[in-house]
Amino acid sequence: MKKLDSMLREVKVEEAIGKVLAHDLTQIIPGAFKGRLFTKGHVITEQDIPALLSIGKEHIYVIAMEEGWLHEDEAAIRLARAAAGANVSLTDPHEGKVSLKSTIHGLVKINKSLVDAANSIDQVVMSTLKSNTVVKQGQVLTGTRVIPLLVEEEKVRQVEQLAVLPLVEVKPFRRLRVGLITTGSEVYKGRIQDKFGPVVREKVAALGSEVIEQRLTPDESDTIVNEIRYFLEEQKVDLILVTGGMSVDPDDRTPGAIKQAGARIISYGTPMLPGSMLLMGYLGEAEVPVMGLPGCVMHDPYTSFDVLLPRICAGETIVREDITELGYGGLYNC
Ligand SMILES: Nc1nc2c(c(=O)[nH]1)N[C@H]1C(S)=C(S)[C@@H](COP(=O)(O)OP(=O)(O)OC[C@H]3O[C@@H](n4cnc5c(N)ncnc54)[C@H](O)[C@@H]3O)O[C@H]1N2
Ligand code: MOO
Repeated sequence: MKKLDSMLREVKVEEAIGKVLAHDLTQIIPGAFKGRLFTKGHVITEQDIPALLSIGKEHIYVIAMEEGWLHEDEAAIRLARAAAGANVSLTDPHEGKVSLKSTIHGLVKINKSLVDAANSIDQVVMSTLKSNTVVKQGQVLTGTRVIPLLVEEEKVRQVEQLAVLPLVEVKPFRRLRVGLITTGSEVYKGRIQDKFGPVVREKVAALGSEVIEQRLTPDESDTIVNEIRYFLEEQKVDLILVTGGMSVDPDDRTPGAIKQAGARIISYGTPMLPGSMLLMGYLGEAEVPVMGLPGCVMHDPYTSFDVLLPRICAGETIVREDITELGYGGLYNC
């Protein structure tokens, strides 16, 4: 406040255009209205002059912006511009805050170390979603602001300089053709009705991809391997999903069959609950992603499958570290 006080100037309202109002101004119309006509920080325009005169203000206090200082709105705009990458739009400032919004349905990527570096600068605020969140078109991804009404331009410049890469961007989803193999002799022989197919189809469709075909197999390794080869070699799908048979019973053949089909296994098992029995791998020269989906995917709304599928649909390759990181904060339901 000390700095702000030293920048106060009294000016005639006609000379206040483009200047920053130093305090709230109240309007009282007896019996009809009492409230703020203008708030502190408002930048006075020509249109404001009659209103100011009508409440009896011929002189007002404005902030004489010194060289090297920025109004909060301008600071917020510059922070937002520095942060924004592909498929991100900016709102106008509102009460000192600018929002970054997604222009598409996609996967948001936040550069955490650069966002941390920005927020380590005193009075800078960059509040983001978590990386790899699925976002809708128009969804707010990040809010930027500074804490005081006026801020040293140098702080904003530091953020602009550190933003060598986008801090916030959105990756579009690709349209993948997905092959679905449902294992389980009880399903294959018609003893129970398949509940996996509809759930997986819906999750895939929600990300703009399509299950092109579902094939049922009994709990037999060779049959599962043949179905994997069918999707890989004949259908040339972009992703293969194999459901059921993922745990430790003698009849659980799925992980063994995926290995037998020649997959490069990234991980069998994830440290997320639910979804701990998921398998992630890649098949063939084309490195087609293959996933073994455990029973919980059928009934739990959010499992390791729901974390990894959007990333695969956005064209990312899953590595072992991505699996390791699922454990921290990955306890949802067990
Ligand atoms: N001893 C252990 N048991 C289990 C473990 C473990 O680590 N050690 N993990 C548990 C976890 S976690 C999960 S998840 C499940 C994994 O189950 P599976 O993927 O092996 O599923 P299945 O055994 O094949 O089936 C379980 C259950 O769901 C029914 N099912 C399977 N597919 C379908 C389908 N397409 N439609 C309808 N219903 C289906 C199946 O008949 C079984 O009743 O394992 C835990 N156990
Ligand atoms: O794969 Mo189970 O994975 O945690 O319910």
